[in-house]
Amino acid sequence: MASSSSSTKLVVSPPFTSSPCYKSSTKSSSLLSFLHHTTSTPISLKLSRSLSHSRCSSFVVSNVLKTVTSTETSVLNYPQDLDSGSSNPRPTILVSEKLGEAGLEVLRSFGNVECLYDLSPDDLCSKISSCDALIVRSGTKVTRQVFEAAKGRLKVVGRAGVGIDNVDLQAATEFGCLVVNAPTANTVAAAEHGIALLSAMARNVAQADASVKAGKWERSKYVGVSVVGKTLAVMGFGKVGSEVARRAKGLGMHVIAHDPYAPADRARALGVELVSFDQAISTADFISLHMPLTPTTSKVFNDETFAKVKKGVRIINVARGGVIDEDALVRALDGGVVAQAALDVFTEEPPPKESKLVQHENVTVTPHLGASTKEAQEGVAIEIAEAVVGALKGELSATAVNAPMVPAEVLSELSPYVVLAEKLGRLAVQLVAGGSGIKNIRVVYRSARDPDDLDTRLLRAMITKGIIEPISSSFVNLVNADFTAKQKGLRISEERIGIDSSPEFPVDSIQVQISNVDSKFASAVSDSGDISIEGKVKYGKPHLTCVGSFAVDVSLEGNLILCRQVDQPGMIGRVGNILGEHNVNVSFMSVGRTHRRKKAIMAIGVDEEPNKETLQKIGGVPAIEEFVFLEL
Ligand SMILES: NC(=O)C1=CN([C@@H]2O[C@H](COP(=O)(O)OP(=O)(O)OC[C@H]3O[C@@H](n4cnc5c(N)ncnc54)[C@H](O)[C@@H]3O)[C@@H](O)[C@H]2O)C=CC1
Ligand SMILES: O=C(O)C(=O)COP(=O)(O)O
Repeated sequence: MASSSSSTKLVVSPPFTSSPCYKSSTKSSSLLSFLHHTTSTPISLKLSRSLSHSRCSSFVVSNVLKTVTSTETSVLNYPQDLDSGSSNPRPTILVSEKLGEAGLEVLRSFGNVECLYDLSPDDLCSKISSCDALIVRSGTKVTRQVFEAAKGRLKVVGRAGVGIDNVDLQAATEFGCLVVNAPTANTVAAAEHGIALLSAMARNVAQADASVKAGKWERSKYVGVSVVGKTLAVMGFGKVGSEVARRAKGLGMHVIAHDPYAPADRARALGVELVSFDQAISTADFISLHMPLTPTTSKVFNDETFAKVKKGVRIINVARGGVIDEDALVRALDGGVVAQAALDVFTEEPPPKESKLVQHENVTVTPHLGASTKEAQEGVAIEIAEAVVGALKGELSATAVNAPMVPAEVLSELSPYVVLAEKLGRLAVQLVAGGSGIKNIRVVYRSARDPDDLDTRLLRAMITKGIIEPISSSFVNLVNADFTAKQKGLRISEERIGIDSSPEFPVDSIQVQISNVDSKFASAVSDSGDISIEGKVKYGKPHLTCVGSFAVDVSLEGNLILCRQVDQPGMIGRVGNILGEHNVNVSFMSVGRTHRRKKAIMAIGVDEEPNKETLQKIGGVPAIEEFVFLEL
């Protein structure tokens, strides 16, 4: 073993994922099917740049392709999988809100598309169990009930737009359902609408229009305010916010922004100063809202905040109605604290007819039109259709919302280790003797890479999958691995041991240890008292390299027999003969021992599953002290 130079505890990262997989009728599938089926390599990958800087400007995995060379063990089984009955099934895609024709064409070329607009929540729940994908805009609430009603069939929810506050992401993750959105195609439309509302509000365009149409000519009533030289506070300096800022600069406004997560250099590049929340709201003449609706931003504009704004401020909201306490806004408008508001979005959509806010004379409203330009809708439709089709094929989308942001190049080199990780998980759990619950799992990665250069989330998920699936009915994929582990009370801690060797390969070895359990193969228990197995990737293939304290080297293909015996001549021949007599083909064999003529371990890879009689005969060999048969 290489010498160890440092040890770093890895911080357990947030949940991550893969999309569920649409099983294609060909043997070409994706990483995700690869993750759902125990298969062998090779895998090829292509990259896609994440378009959303709010997703850390990271490269994310897209179009992860693979050639399945064997599908020995199918470990993915959605309760109602697509290919039941048909040799060439087409997935059913439900579109519950108006989607551009170009996007529908993309969907129709791949699946059966049903456009059912204005479904009631009950109707959606009834319909969803026959659908593999659902495409929504902001008008459909994809609640926990919808995921429950889907009975495991729903594999992907596509949000044809940005805001995913209408999708219960936690429930989606728990049910292993991928959520994708279309984060970029409507950015300009939303920014343009924000600027349109700002200008219209400042010059009373809507009110004056209504007045003229009512036969009046009230020139002095509708004197507006100029925007040039005024301070605009952009709250949320993301895609839309920065486009609004850019346009406002063009109008001669002084632009400041508040965004706790936005990089200062991006703001600086646009000539925008990032300031604190209080500084933004207390100095601005105009406040434009562009943050997502989250528990933190919910009603962030309330009585308390309105008490801090500059008197006579004007507010534009093209983000989400829920970021404003609407009753507080009415009070602020009535009190003259807020001079005017221009709102495209509301807490409840459509808002109640008698809404004081909507009816307020100083309020300009539009019915959630931010994304509604021909160009944006066409773009969004194509963006979401491609993402959903990709997800149904099993690809990880560049716009996955509850998927891992594992850089594609990282994934590419990790792929053989991903196979190894799942196999080690499967092996380790099969070594546990019944009776004691599994609680603590420790994963040790030996690597020459810098800690920052080793993303282990994918490996952790696959170990989790390998551990959980053989012992439960849970279906584990990359979307729900961390959640499922937590739910089952598994504590998975990770440790990285730095080694002095070439950092060419991401990982030298992966060790899986299960603590405080008895083993059905005592030799798998290391000196520390944990079940411990270690594996490496050799020539692109997963190998088992250590069992307990015994070094072995066996390719992890087919199944495995582990025997502990007294180290003496003739053992390999004897066991090999028994297997041969029963037509069990040995693919690999390796012997590891602690000391000469003392105890040794034989690790035997077998293509077929030996029957009871064969195993009994092996157990009957006098020098064999214990043995176990493990399914990979
Ligand atoms: N009215 C409409 O039709 C449309 C509305 N939208 C909405 O506009 C909003 C922004 O969309 P994008 O710019 O595409 O999203 P984005 O994700 O690119 O930007 C959101 C920004 O808000 C920031 N943020 C998060 N929490 C914050 C907080 N507490 N205070 C200040 N900033 C915070 C984030 O760091 C991020 O930079 C979303 O709510 C989206 O749903 C987007 C498109 C159309
Ligand atoms: O993309 C967003 O966040 C939007 O608010 C657009 O919503 P819509 O697709 O027009 O219902």
